[in-house]
Amino acid sequence: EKVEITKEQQALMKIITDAYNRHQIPQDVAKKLLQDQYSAEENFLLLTEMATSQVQVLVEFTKNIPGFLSLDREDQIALLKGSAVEAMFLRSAQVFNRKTPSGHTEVLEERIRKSGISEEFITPMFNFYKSIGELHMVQEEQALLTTVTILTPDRPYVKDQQAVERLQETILDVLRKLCVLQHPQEPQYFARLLGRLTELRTLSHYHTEMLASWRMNDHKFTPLLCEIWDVQ
Ligand SMILES: CC(C)c1onc(-c2c(Cl)cccc2Cl)c1COc1ccc2cc(-c3cccc(C(=O)O)c3)sc2c1
Repeated sequence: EKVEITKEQQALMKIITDAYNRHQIPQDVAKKLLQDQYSAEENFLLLTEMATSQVQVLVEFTKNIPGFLSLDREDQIALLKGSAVEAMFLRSAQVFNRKTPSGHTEVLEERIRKSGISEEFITPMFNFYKSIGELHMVQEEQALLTTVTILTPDRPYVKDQQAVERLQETILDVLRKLCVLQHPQEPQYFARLLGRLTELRTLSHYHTEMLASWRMNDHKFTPLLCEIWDVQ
């Protein structure tokens, strides 16, 4: 049957995509990736700064998701804490696959590979980046997929899962229609997109171990990262 995005779905998609594009890491912060020290220490410090800035950007973006601020306040926090790592994997994946002339892609890869992360996590991480690149998502799909990730009802400590589920289903419906309209020759594209969410959960578990091994080597995080990742 003919798939069509309604007027209100169009408006919802515009609000979310505009917010996603508006809230980016400040250029002067992102540019630090290009400076020329490449020690494991320096790379870790730079990535910590990037992640901290990214969390701030993520919090601002989330406030623009229609309905999010109407959720229970503690549930809002639980959703942010539960999705931060996954949202940042999606964000850094988009940076990798942007292939911007600014050269962030190469230096970001270099710094991640040499920041004290063990090989067992590096391989699945870069496989994920590659699989995201192969999807060739349009920016609306990137924005909606990040929103679906944030609005995951079964995060730890979420009390009113029903309320989150209702919001997530609204976004999933728009994303499903968008995928059909953007990729008519690939009917299973939406399913492939959702498959990435499963991969994100696995990466999130790996990330917990990455944090533990960094801490074992006495690496320090910022207060914001400690709060959102429940460390220190
Ligand atoms: C604490 C730190 C060592 C850390 O621990 N785990 C991870 C992580 C790693 Cl490795 C990989 C995936 C996810 C996480 Cl969470 C990190 C670094 O996380 C980040 C998070 C977001 C971004 C956005 C960037 C970026 C660059 C240029 C441009 C832009 C842009 O948005 O324009 C964004 S870099 C960057 C680094």
